[in-house]
Amino acid sequence: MVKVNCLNPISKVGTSKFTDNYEFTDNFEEANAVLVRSAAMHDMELSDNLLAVARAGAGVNNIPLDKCAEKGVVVFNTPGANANGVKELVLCGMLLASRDIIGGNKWVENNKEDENINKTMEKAKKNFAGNEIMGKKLGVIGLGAIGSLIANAATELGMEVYGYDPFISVDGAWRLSSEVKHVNTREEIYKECDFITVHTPLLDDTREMINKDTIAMMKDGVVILNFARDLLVCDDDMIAALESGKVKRYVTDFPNAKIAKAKNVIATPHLGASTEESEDNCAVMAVKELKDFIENGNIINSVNYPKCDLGVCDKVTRITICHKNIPNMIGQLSSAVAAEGMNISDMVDKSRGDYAYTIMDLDSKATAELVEKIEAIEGVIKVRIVK
Ligand SMILES: NC(=O)c1ccc[n+]([C@@H]2O[C@H](COP(=O)([O-])OP(=O)(O)OC[C@H]3O[C@@H](n4cnc5c(N)ncnc54)[C@H](O)[C@@H]3O)[C@@H](O)[C@H]2O)c1
Ligand SMILES: O=C(O)[C@H](O)COP(=O)(O)O
Repeated sequence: MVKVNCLNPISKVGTSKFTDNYEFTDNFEEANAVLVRSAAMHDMELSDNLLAVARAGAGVNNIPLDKCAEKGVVVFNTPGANANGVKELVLCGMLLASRDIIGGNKWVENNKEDENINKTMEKAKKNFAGNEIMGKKLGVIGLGAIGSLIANAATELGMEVYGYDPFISVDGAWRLSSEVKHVNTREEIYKECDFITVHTPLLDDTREMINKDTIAMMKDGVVILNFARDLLVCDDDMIAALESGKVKRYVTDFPNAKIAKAKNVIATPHLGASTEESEDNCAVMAVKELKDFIENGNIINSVNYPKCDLGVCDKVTRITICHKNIPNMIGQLSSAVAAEGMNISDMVDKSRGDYAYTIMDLDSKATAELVEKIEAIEGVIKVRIVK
């Protein structure tokens, strides 16, 4: 029985796809597979039972990817599965920043007992007038699953869109509307745009990319949207820019104690992916990835191990090996198999950074001796008999 632990509530549309060979446990230590959303895993002890973690979502900064890789724990995420949910909220954020919809709505709430509200509102409404987004310039930093959807949608709304992503994937580039102006530096976005939205992962080189120096390059009255991660923006610098009016509005899905009370902030409580559709999509994709890994040893959409897929095993045995990406590993693995008098009928080995992964299909049943031999090879991290 494969034991699955959910560290966050995960949509039943996904979890119901587990078959009778799987059972849920509340005990992280005994789990073979973990499903997680934003729960912080950095301080958690990883037991030897753990084979895989699937993040039902995009951002993996809550998961210790290297620590997992060192223990042979494969971490997955669900690229694009919640992108539309975030796109819609970002479009909403742009509109909320352009027109005082929130102020107007509060006014109605405060005056709801006024019998003549239908008349008094006609005088009050001048206080909530705003601007339209059509014709304005939007800069999108990070043109992945979310950024590209926003860029395309904004062109449809009549905005002039600038996109920046030095690492854009081929698929990402194909997805992008030809209306989007591709720029080669973030500075062009900072200088030109009325709205700037960030959609990169939180990495060393993106941490606090919005700070006093970059804000200084921007237009007066710029609107900044952050639906990616709080630490992409320097809080103190943002608060100063909001105070001075340099930044007209900061729309964020990641408020903290400082930002929540700052002037001209429009904040939501990390709601980007909190739609029924996104939660279902992420859960279904995460469970599919876990099942394919547990049942076939295949790795698809991992963020710490390479993509490695040998389909469904139709041979007698399948063994998988998580190992260090070092010379002569394949030679040693095949020698170990040969020494046991066995034949490899199919094999794939892929590497990613310091780590690599091998799937081997054999014509005869794997023995405990073979597993021991492979485990003894220097650089081998985890050996698993899948079939
Ligand atoms: N608010 C929410 O609920 C919510 C939901 C989903 C994702 N997110 C956040 O949004 C981020 C993006 O999600 P996604 O699904 O679009 O991911 P993605 O991996 O599809 O896209 C990220 C893009 O950022 C680009 N990038 C990386 N470093 C960059 C840099 N220095 N400058 C410019 N571009 C850079 C990558 O090339 C990639 O195209 C996630 O990492 C996550 O932190 C938030
Ligand atoms: O990175 C993500 O996918 C989002 O931040 C969503 O996080 P959540 O699943 O905790 O809502």
